[in-house]
Order: sequence, then C-alpha cells, then structure tokens
Amino acid sequence: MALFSFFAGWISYLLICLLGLIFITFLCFCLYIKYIHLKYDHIPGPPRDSFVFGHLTTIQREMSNDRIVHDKFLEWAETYGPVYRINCMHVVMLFVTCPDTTKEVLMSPKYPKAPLVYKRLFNLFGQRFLGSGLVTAQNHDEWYKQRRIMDPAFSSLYLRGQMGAFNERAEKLMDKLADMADTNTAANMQHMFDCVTLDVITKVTVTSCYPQIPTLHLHFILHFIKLHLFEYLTILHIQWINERKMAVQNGEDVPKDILTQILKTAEENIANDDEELMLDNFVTFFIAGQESTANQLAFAVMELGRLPDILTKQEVDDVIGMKQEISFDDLGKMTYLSQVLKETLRLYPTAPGTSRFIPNNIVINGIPIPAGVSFVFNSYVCGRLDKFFEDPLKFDPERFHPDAAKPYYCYYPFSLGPRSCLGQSFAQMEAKVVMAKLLQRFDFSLLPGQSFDILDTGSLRPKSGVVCNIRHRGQTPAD
Ligand code: HEM
Repeated sequence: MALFSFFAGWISYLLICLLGLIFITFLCFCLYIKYIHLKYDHIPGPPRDSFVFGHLTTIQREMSNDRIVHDKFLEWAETYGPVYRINCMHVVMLFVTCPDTTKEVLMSPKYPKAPLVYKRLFNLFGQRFLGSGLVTAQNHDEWYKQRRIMDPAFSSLYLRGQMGAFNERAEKLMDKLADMADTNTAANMQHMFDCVTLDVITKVTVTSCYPQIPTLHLHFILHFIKLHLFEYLTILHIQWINERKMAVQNGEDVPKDILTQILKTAEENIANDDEELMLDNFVTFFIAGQESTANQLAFAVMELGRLPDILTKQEVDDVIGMKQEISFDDLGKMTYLSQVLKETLRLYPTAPGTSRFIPNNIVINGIPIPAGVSFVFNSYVCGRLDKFFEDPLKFDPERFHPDAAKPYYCYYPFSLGPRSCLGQSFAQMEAKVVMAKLLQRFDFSLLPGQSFDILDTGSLRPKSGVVCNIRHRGQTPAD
C-alpha cells in the first residue's frame, strides 16, 4: 500500500511538472506570436480569426467549402491594397501585387524560394516527392548548377527538333477525337488533354526508351500515377535511367533529351545524393510538364466553347490549311491563337503563384517591411484585379494583341526572373500544336448544364472536365 502511494505521489508530481512544462512552452509560443504581431501589424490586413491561429480558420473554411481560396485572396487584395498581411500562427505571409516590388523581388537571384512553402513539396504523404529538383531547390548555387545543365534541353534549337513529337502525339489525339465524332460520343476534354500531355512529356523526356510505352494504356497510367505517383515514377525512372547510363558507358550515341541532361545534373552534383537528385528531377519534369499544360488547354476549350464569337479558326485555316505537319514557323504566325492562350492563363493561371523569402528590410508603397518574412506573388489575384485588367472577368484575347500595352509585372503565369518556368516555350508550343489541330479539324460545343467553376488541387483545372460534343468541321449537328 505504502509502495502504491509512493508511486502515485511520484506520478502526480511528474504529471504536474509535465503540465507546467506544456503551459510554459505554450506561454513562450504565445509571447513569440505577440512579438510577431507587434513586428508586422502595421501592415494592412484582414482581422485575424484568433490570436493563435491567425487567418488559418478563414483559409481552411474557404478550402473546405468547395470554393477556391484564391478568390478570398483576391477580395483581400481589393480591400487592403498592394501589400497585405496574413498570419498563420507564428508565420506571416505578405501578399504582394505591387508591380515594382514584384519586379524587384522576382527578377533578382537575391531572394530564395520561401522554405515554408517549398519544403512541403520535398515530401508528400511521407514519401519523397519533388525533393531537391529544379522547382524546389532552395540553395541558389545548387539550383543554378541544375538549371545551367537543363537549359540546353529547352533551347529553341532543341525544341524545334521536338516539333515532330508534338505533331505525332497531337495527331493521335485527333484520331481519338475523330472516332468520337463518328460515334457521337461526348469527349471529356480535360481527360483527353491529360493523356496527350503525358504522352508528349514521356516521349520528349526519354526519346530512346519511348517505344516501350505505347503498350501501356495511357488512361490507366494516369489513374495509376494519381494513386501511386511516387512508386510508379520511381520504378519506371530507375529503369530508364539505368538503360541510359549503360548506353553512355558503352559509348553509344545518346539523344540530347531531358533524360540525358538529368543524368548530367547528377554527375556534376558535389553532394553524394546523385541518384536521388536524378529521380527528383524526373518527378519534377513529369509533374511540371504534364498537368499545367493539360489544364491550360482544357480552360481554353472551355472559354472558346462558351464564347463561339471568338474566331480562331480563320487564322488556323490561313496558316496551316489542310496540312498535317505543323512547322515551328507556322506556330509564330498564329498570333491570335497565342493571344487566346495568354488570355486563358490570365484568368486561369494553372500554376497560380510563387513565393520568396525576404532576408532584408524592404519598403513597399511607403510601408516598411521588416526582414524575415515570405512574400506571395499570386498570378490569379493579379490577373483578376481591375486596376491591372479592365473588366477582368471578361475573356478578351485582344488584351494581348501585339500592339497593346504589355502588362507591367502584373501578369506572370510562368513566374518571372531566374526561377521562371523552364518549360514555358515547350508548353506553349505543345499547346499551340494541339489547339491548332483541334480547330483545324473539329467544331466543338459544350454539353449543357456544366459549371464553369475551377477546381483547386494545388494547380487549377476546370471542375466540369469540359465535356464537349465533337463534330468534324462542316458537319452539322444533325449529320
Ligand atoms: C501551361 C503550362 C505551364 C505553366 C503555367 C507553368 C508554370 C510554372 C510556374 C508558375 C513556375 C514557377 C513555380 C514556382 O516558383 O514555384 C514553373 C517552374 C518550372 N516549370 Fe513550369 N509551367 C508550365 C509548363 C511546364 C513544362 C511543360 C515544363 C517542362 C517540360 C515545366 C518545367 C518547369 C520547371 C523545371 C520549373 C522550375 C524552374 C526553376 O526553378 O528553375 N513547366 N512553371
């Protein structure tokens, strides 16, 4: 009995100590939050939901209520101006729409990507995801080394050489659409574009290994990728990487494709994690190279389906007529189609923003910003602010007419500066080839009753899937 009371006494004593410790830790954390509030509260921003959680409750409510959180960020930008503050516990994020600050920060290598955001992409669901690949690399020197090596695979010369791949893969999609037109089957265009962009990135990344792929069904791959992304990519990529390494070792003539460049990034990596870096970049290119372009195409078809008065067909007919093989020079001549694609990304920036860590004091519009904070540059918000784009919700490709004034640091769907999208030209060439062939061959109309809402899964995509009736050009609906 005495032994029991002795232990019970000790356990209660330990519990009291533990509770005391938790209380003191919480108190210190609250004091730190208070200090952060005092440091940044002179910056305008919406009222906090609570002292500890800051604006997290509102943000989570927006996300869970099937709305897109970027509309809330837009509402706050309209209310609080070119820089406003968001608190998430002890973290402060500043949403910046001031063009001069956007220029100063994004165009400079001095401001690294915000660790808070990009460290989350290192792993996903406990698995290594983008790791230290190009999008997520934090250290400037390590990133620069990778970027320098990857650049040649995205040079204009190399991309010209990829026109065959873009044409061939887009042609496969057209065949599928022709079947659907013949059988009067509605097409989920988002799904169609998901397949074609996966097909293209696979073909272009691993030119020589590619013949193995057609045996796999692309729809199946897409589903599988979504469920078991990392495992799938890892197995496939290790196989491709090993085959290419062997080819290099045997002195074979290897293509200068993305895979060869990825192998080089690892060769030059001083840290000894070269295998991991290769896989990181492989996953990075598959993710970055597939979804955002597919979503852009789907949004473009959605808007063209909504607004049949936007006439893209005449230009396509004039430039490519009946020919199947679109050339690099043809792409440059389809300027109106470029305007349509640019306007699509203004309203629907499929990768909606970027962020930077600010290690020094800075002033925005006369407001002093103390060092140690992250800036968020949100292209969805900028693209929909009427101070930058008049009547912003109107889809109007004339905004990007070659003679129109260029938007000044308020339009950046591919980000800006040294960390801007490496695949921008690749993506827009691919999108143009697919759209030009689609407009050349088919008329499409949206199935009635679909919403035009946006689904935010990190990248933005049309919620409805953009389901269309497809007809051969000139065929009347009753044919
Ligand atoms: C419509 C299509 C695309 C859009 C809207 C887009 C948008 C972006 C944006 C906004 C960033 C900056 C991300 C950030 O700062 O967090 C980025 C980076 C990047 N994108 Fe894209 N992208 C597209 C297509 C592609 C394609 C097709 C590829 C490759 C084949 C690609 C490869 C990359 C890479 C490697 C980076 C990281 C660049 C670096 O930090 O050096 N993207 N992209």
